[in-house]
Amino acid sequence: MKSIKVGLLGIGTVGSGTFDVLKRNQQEIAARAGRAIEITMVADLDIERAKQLTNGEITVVNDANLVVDHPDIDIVIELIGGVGIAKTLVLKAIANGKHVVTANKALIAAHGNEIFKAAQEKGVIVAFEAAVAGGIPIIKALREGLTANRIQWLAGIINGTTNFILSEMRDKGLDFDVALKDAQRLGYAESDPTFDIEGIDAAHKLTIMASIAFGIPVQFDKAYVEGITKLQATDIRYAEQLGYRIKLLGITKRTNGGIELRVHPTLIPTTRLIANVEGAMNAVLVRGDAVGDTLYYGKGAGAEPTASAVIADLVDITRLATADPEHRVPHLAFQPNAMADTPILPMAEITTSYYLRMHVADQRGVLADVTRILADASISIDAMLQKEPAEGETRTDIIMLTHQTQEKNVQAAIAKIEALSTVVGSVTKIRLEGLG
Ligand SMILES: NC(=O)C1=CN([C@@H]2O[C@H](COP(=O)(O)OP(=O)(O)OC[C@H]3O[C@@H](n4cnc5c(N)ncnc54)[C@H](O)[C@@H]3O)[C@@H](O)[C@H]2O)C=CC1
Ligand SMILES: N[C@@H](CC=O)C(=O)O
Ligand code: NA
Repeated sequence: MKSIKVGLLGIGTVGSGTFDVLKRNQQEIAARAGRAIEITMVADLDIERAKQLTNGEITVVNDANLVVDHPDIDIVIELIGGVGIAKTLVLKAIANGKHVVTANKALIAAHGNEIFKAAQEKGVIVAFEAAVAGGIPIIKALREGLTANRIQWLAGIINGTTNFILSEMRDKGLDFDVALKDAQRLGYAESDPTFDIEGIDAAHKLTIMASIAFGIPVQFDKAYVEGITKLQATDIRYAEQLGYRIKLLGITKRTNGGIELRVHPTLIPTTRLIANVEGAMNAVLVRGDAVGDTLYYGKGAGAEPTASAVIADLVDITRLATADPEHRVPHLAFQPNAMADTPILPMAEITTSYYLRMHVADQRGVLADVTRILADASISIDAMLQKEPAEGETRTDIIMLTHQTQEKNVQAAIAKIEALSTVVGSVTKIRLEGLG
């Protein structure tokens, strides 16, 4: 049978991993796919490096259009990144009738609706397993394996760079900047690492998972995004003393009023498996009404783990390409005419628990004032830690963990607490999820 011919756009970290794994496991992959899959063209701006990486065995060009327009190419793999040229090339490949595989979560989260519509009209597949949690087959699990379920919520550590930074800071006492440089050197970080540390990359991935889980269009602009740059070592230590670990978590939840879609540092009980996911590892916990809780764990970044997902998509397309387009697995799990318009909740409307730290004057009545404000806002306290003032100090830290409440209640209470003359500076608020 004729082999499937693939054009690769961008042979950087993931592109070179894809080229190597496809070559190394060529026979086994062909045996699974039913026919050989070969990369026959590569486009990269760094043409010399691309030639070196491909050992002079295939056609290398610097203009990606030459690949996208080539009549022999069946599948285009987009591994350039970003939403500029990558979007143009993906739409052009679709218009040319080619299937597309991409690891580009920024592109899918921002322009997925337009891309899937174009693909549907043209009868081609756009596959993006590598875009969420790298090598973990979470898209396949959500879209196919859990298809019987009404998904209730999912929560994930879905950015390897930030999880690596938090682990290195906690375990080795490394500074933030040093840990970030290491993550960049190891190929985990985005080309602009602010996407990682400000939570944007995690929000891209969460947005995609929420669409598949709940059958809603991709809506990155409605996601609440908070990264790890403002996180303080003091809070990481206090959280540990209280039996929690702080992780950058992406959470999406179905509620009566709408869907929560949020990324932020989160306290998780250390007794939960997901709290112990360290380094660049990713994990996604999914609760379905029939299956209960399922947990997916693995490498979420790096050359070969991500290549594993890219190639799985190549095999899927090879197997499915001949099927009637109407009977393929839909891009976002739900049939395009069965998508829901469930609203995304504004952040003030979400419900969770909170860690609150305040720096206060060590004098009688402060605690009573704070607890009264919380009680007036219907916020009940679950646990509290009051530190002895350091030698010669007249101020101390109070840490409180609340029961579940609405974000707007906490915002209002914090404003009142900060207005107390006995409270110094601002109150630190970190959300807490029991995940039980
Ligand atoms: N690095 C990782 O662990 C993961 C990356 N991803 C995604 O995979 C994609 C690629 O990421 P990396 O491989 O890390 O990036 P990279 O920066 O290592 O590679 C990108 C490659 O594209 C080439 N390129 C840039 N503009 C081009 C153009 N106009 N035409 C042709 N080639 C061009 C560059 O020269 C470079 O070789 C991104 O969308 C990223 O978000 C997804 C999961 C994991
Ligand atoms: N920068 C990303 C790469 C994979 O998606 C990460 O750190 O997780
Ligand atoms: Na994946």
